[in-house]
Amino acid sequence: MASNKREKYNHPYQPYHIQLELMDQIYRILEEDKKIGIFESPTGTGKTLSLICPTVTWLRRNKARFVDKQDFSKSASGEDEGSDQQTESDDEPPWVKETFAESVLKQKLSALEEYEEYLNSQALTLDVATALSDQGKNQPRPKKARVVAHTSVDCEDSAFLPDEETDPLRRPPDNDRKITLSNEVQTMLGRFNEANNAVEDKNPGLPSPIKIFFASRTHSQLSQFAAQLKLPTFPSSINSLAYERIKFTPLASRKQLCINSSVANAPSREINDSCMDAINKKECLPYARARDPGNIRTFRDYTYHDIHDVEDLATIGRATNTCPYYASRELLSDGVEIVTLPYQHLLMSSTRDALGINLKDSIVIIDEAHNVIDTINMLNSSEISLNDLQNAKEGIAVYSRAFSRRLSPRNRVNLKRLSTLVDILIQFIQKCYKNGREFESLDIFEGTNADVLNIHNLEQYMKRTKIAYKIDSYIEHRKNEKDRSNVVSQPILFQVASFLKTLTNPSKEGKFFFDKDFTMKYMLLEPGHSFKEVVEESKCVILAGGTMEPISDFTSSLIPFVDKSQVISFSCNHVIPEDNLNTFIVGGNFEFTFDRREEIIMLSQLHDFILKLSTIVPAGMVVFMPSYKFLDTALRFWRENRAMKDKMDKKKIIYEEPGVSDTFDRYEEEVRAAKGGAVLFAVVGGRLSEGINFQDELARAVVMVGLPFPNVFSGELIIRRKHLEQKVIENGGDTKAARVASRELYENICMKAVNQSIGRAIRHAGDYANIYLVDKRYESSGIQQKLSNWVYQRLYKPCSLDEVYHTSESWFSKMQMQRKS
Ligand SMILES: Nc1ncnc2c1ncn2[C@@H]1O[C@H](COP(=O)(O)OP(=O)(O)OP(=O)(O)O)[C@@H](O)[C@H]1O
Ligand code: SF4
Repeated sequence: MASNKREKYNHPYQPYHIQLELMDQIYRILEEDKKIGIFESPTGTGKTLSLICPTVTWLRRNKARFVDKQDFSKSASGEDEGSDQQTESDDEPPWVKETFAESVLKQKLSALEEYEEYLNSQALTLDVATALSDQGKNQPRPKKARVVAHTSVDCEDSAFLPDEETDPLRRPPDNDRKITLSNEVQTMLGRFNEANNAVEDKNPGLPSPIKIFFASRTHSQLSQFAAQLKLPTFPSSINSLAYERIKFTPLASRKQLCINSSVANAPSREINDSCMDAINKKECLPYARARDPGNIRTFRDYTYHDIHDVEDLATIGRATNTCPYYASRELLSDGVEIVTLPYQHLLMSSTRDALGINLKDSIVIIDEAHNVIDTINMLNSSEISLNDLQNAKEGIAVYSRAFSRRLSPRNRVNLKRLSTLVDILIQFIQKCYKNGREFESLDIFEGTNADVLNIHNLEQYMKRTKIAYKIDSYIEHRKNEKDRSNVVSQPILFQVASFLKTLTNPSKEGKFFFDKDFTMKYMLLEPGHSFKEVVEESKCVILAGGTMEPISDFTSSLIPFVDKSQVISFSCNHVIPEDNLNTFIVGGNFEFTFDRREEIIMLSQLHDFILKLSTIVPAGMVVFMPSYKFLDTALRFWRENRAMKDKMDKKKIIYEEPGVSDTFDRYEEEVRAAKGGAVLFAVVGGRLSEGINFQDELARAVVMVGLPFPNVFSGELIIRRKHLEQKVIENGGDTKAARVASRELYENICMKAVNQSIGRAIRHAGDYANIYLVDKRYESSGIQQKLSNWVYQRLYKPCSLDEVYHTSESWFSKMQMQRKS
C-alpha cells in the first residue's frame, strides 16, 4: 500500500506516514479544485518534498490531460474559457476545427520531443557555463557605470546632484524591449548575436497551462527548494516522451543576480537605482543582451537543462553575458513550470506587475507561511519618527547649502518645499502626539499651507530625481570623510519618501496613528484585502509552515473572504516516535501575568524549578522568558536572593541580551564541551526564538515561562483591537462578541510566539526532548488547542510538581539507555 502511494506521488524516498497524509491532502486540494490549503508540518518531517511531490505529480498529470486532444483542440481553435469573441473559425464545421486541432497538436508534440532531445544532446551543463563565465572575465567590459558609493571618498560631488527631471514615461520601463545602444555596445552585441541568431528556436512553446509559484522568506529556503526538486523524477506528460525535464527558474533580486560589477557592488538599497542609471545611460551590455530573443533562448536552454538555483543562474548569466535578472523574467512566458520567488515578489501587486508575474490559474505555495500576515502588513506600512524628521530637515539644509550654486532654480524650489513639508510633519507630531491616537492624513495639513506645496507633485519629484538617494548618499559621504569608521547611518530621506508615498495614497484598509517614541505610523489593518488578488487569480494557494497554529489567525485575518468549504487545513503529527516527547504543564502557583510576574515568591519558585530541572535534564536546556525586562529582573533577583552564580547545578548559565550576536555560539560550545551542559535563557520574539535549530543535545528540554501576551499599551495593538471590535459590531455582533474577538487576537499573537519558540527543539526523526509550559493558564483548554498539534497530542496528564520531576527523571534515563544500546 505504502509503495503504491510512493509511486503515486513520485517521492524519492519511502515517505513517512505523515508525509503520505500531507501529500494526500495537498493532492486533494488540486484535484477537488479547492481554493486554500493550510498545512502545518513540523521541522524534520521532510516538508519540502511533501510539497513538491504531489504538486508536480498533479501538474504533469494535468498537463497530460491538457495535451489530450479534447482540451487542446479548444485552445488550438481559440475556444479558450471565458473567450466571448466571435472568430472566423466559429463558422467552420466541427470536423474542420477538429482536423486543424489534431494537426496543430501533432506538430507541437513532435516539436516538444525535438526540444527535449535538443536539450539532451547539448552540453549546456553548469560546468560548461562556469568555464564560459571564467573565460568571460577576459572579455572587454562595457564602460563603467557611474555609481554613487557610500564608502568611496573620492566621489565626484556632481554625482550627488539630483537627476534631471525627465518624463517618467520616457524612462525605460523594466519590460521595454527596445533600447538604442551606444556604438561601443552595438559592436560588441553584434559579435555576440551572430552566433545565437543562427540557431533556430528549438522550444515549440507548448503552453504549460498551470505553473507552480513557490514563495519563501529567505534565500536559503528557496535554495533548499531547488536542491530538493532535483531528487524526484516525474513521469513525462507526453506518452511518447521517455523523459521530460522540469522547466524551473528562480526569480530573485538584482542584489543576487546583477552581473554588472559596477552596479552589483553598490549598497543594497542603491542597486535598483544604479541599475536603472546604467540602463538609461546604455552602459549595461548584459541588459542589452537580455532584450535580444536569440540570447534569451540560449539563456533559457541553459536554465532548463537542469534545476538551477539563484547562484547557478548568475553563472549562466555570466556565461552568456546576459542579465539573469531580466532574462529569468522572460522565462515566465516561455514554458516554465515551476518558479521560486521571495515573498515580496509575490505579495505586492505592483511588484508582480512590474516583473510580469501572472498568477492566473497557478498553484501558489507559500512556505514558512506563519510569517505571511506580518510580511503583508510590513510591506504595506510605513513610519517615521520625530527624530528621523529632525535629521531629515538637517540633511536637506546641509545638502542645499553645499550645492546652492549648482542646483537649478526648480530643484531649489522643490527642496525648499520638501523642507517645509518636513517642518509641517514635525510640528504635527509635537502638537498632537499621544501614543495610540488615530488621525487622518488631512489632519496633518489642517491650518497649514500644504495645498501650495502639492504633495503629490513633491512625491513625484522625489521619485524622478532620486533626491532622497542623493541627499542620503551625500550625508553619508560627508560623515565618512569626517569619521573614517564608516558607520552606516539610517537612510532617513528614503524613509521620508516612503512615508510621503503612503500619505498621498493611503489604502482604505489602513490607519494612521501615533506609536511609541514620537512615531507616526501607517498600518494596514486588513491584510486579507491585499492578499485577495493572489487568491482570486490563482487556482489555489497552499500555506505551509512548521508552526501554523493557531490556524484561526489565517482564516480570520488573511482569507476571511474565502468560503469555509473551500479551505482544507491539516496539522501533521511529528515524525518522531510517540514517546520521544512529553509536554508538561507546570501550573501550581505559577501565573506570570504582567502584574504578578515580579512577585518574590513566584520568582523564588521559578528559580527552584529551573534549578531542580537542570539536575535532571542532560546536556542543553533552553528557557524562554516572555521579555528581556523580565529576564533581567529574574536573573538579578536570583543572584541577589538565591545565591545564583554562573551555573545552575553543573550547567553553565548563558543568557540572551539585545544586540549581542554570539549567544547561540557560546551556548553550543558549552553544550558540546560535554562538561554538564548549559542552560540558555532566551527571550520569546528575540533572535533565538525563530529559525534556529536546537536539535539533539542542544535542547533536551524547552521551558516556556508564562504566556507572552503582547503589550496592551502598544499603539499598534490599540489600533488593531479597535478596528477589530468595530468590525464585529458593524457585522451585527454585540460588545461581548467584540471583546471575544479582541481576546482571540491577543491569544493568537501569544500562542503563535509560544509555538515558534517551543518548535526550536525536536528537529529530526530520531530527536527527543521534553517541553515544560510553566504557567497555570496553560491548563485552559482554549489555550491548549492553540498549541501545535504534535505538541498538544503529547500533553502529559495533569500532575503535581513532584510527579513532573519523577516522570522526567525516569524518562531521560530510559531515553539515554536506548541511545546507548
Ligand atoms: N521520507 C523521507 N525519508 C528520508 N529522508 C527524507 C524523507 N523525506 C524528506 N527527506 C529528507 O529530509 C531532509 C529534510 O527535509 P526538509 O528540509 O524538507 O524538511 P523539514 O525539516 O520538514 O523542512 P523545514 O526545515 O523547512 O522545516 C531533506 O534532505 C529531505 O530530502
Ligand atoms: S540590467 Fe542586469 S546586469 Fe545590468 S545593472 Fe541591471 S541587474 Fe545588473
